[in-house]
Order: sequence, then C-alpha cells, then structure tokens
Amino acid sequence: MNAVVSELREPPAALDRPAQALLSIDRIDTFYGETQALFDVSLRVGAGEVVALLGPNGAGKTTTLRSILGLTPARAGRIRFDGREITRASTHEIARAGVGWVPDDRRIFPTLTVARNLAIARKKSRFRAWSEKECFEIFSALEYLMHRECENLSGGEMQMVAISRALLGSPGLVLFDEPSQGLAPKVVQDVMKTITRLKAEGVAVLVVEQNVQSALEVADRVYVMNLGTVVHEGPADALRRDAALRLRLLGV
Ligand SMILES: Nc1ncnc2c1ncn2[C@@H]1O[C@H](COP(=O)(O)OP(=O)(O)OP(=O)(O)O)[C@@H](O)[C@H]1O
Repeated sequence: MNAVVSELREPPAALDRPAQALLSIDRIDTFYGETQALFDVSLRVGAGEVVALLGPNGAGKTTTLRSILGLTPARAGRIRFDGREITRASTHEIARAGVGWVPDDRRIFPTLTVARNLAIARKKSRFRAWSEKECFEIFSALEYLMHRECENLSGGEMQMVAISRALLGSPGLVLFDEPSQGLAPKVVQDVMKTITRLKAEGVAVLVVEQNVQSALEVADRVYVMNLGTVVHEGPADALRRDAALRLRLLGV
C-alpha cells in the first residue's frame, strides 16, 4: 500500500469500542493544587452504552467524574460530549448539555421536600425529558415521599431522589458515583435495574463502583484505573468470565 495513503487512513477502531462516542475523554491530566491525580486518562462512552469505571480507593475514579463535570477541570487533554468540547465549560453548562450526575453523597437539599428537590432539578436539553410520573413508575415509593423533608429519608430513599433528579434534567449520559454504597442488597438491585432501564431508553451511563459484581452485571464495557491511570479497558463479559483476570486487576 502507498505509504502516504496508509498514513492518511484512520487507525482501525478497536472492536470493543463504540463507533460513535457520546463522551470522549482524550489524554487528560487533572490536579488538586500541585498534586496530580489523573495521568493521561482516555475513556469513551457510546450513546446508550453502560460503562463501568472500577479500581481501588484513590485510583482516580471520582476525579475522572469531577473532570467531566467541570468540578475539577482537566489541566491538559480534551473532553468532548455530544460533539462539543466541554473540557473547560462550567458545571452548569455541562449539565445543560445533558450530563446528569448521581453523586456518592447524594447532595440533596436536606431541609427541602422531595417535591421541591425534584422541581429545581428540572432542565431541558436536546435529550429526552423524563416526567415525574416516569420516575414514580421506576421507584414506586417515590410518589408517597413527595411531601417529606429530605433529611428524614433513608439511604435508599435518598438514592431514589438523587437518580430521579438526574433524570428530570433530561440527560443523554448519567454519571453514577458509587451508587450502591451504604445501601441494602435489595436497594442495590433496584439501582442496578434502573441502570439497565436507562440503557433500554437510550441513556448512556458511566458508573463508578466498588461493588465489582453488581457493576459487571450491568456494564457493557469496563475501564480499570489504578494510581491515576487507566490500566485496563475491555468488554465487561471478559471480566465476568475470566476469574484470573478479575483477580489480577480487581483483587476479587
Ligand atoms: N480534594 C482533594 N484534594 C487533594 N487530593 C485529592 C482530593 N480528592 C482526591 N484527591 C486525591 O486524588 C487521588 C484520586 O482520588 P479519587 O477520589 O479520584 O479516587 P477514587 O478512585 O474515586 O477512590 P475512592 O473510591 O476512594 O473515592 C487520590 O490520591 C486522592 O487522595
């Protein structure tokens, strides 16, 4: 083959990568002050794809989410969402573009009612708007909690509010940070079912999890991080089936 033609060609896409990335992170470095937390991190999430971000404490998973959200912007590299560069956009603009967030500490206004917390989360983006009624279909208990103040809710109830709040913001992508943390096994199953439902509705998900088993049940693809870098990328199925690989990468 002519050398010039071959150089002009796109490199072959890896088979396990989505052809059209909704979110693409390219070689980002992120710092807290002078301390570097992410080193040359690249990651992709396709439209309607569920991607799990796994790895030990301090690996850089939350920092990756914070970089996407503009809470701790990347100092080098590039982040694109839905065809638009968001590397240095404000968190508000990123949310308006259709990135939803379910934080690990839920961040619900404790003295406001559930209804009020949900009302202030409503936003329009180019992605589909979810209604409160649809949230009640997903979480049947939610309808009966609407007039409760959020400080009186259980951990599982708070998680329902946090997920519903993300959906009411019309997301094309929802970032979940440790959604199963501190929840009873039944509630963890409900959260994982919700992730599967989002995928069925065409919403992409990037989920950070310590609960490897639950994450592998719902994910299409997986990234494993360690010490601020991506150390593995591949289909979730490979990690589900290969106990030796799972043990080597995740210690479980
Ligand atoms: N606000 C902060 N200021 C300084 N360093 C931080 C801050 N937040 C995180 N770090 C450091 O950045 C690195 C990555 O942390 P990060 O929270 O992203 O890891 P993680 O993989 O999400 O782990 P965990 O499950 O413990 O949250 C760690 O070395 C951590 O100590």
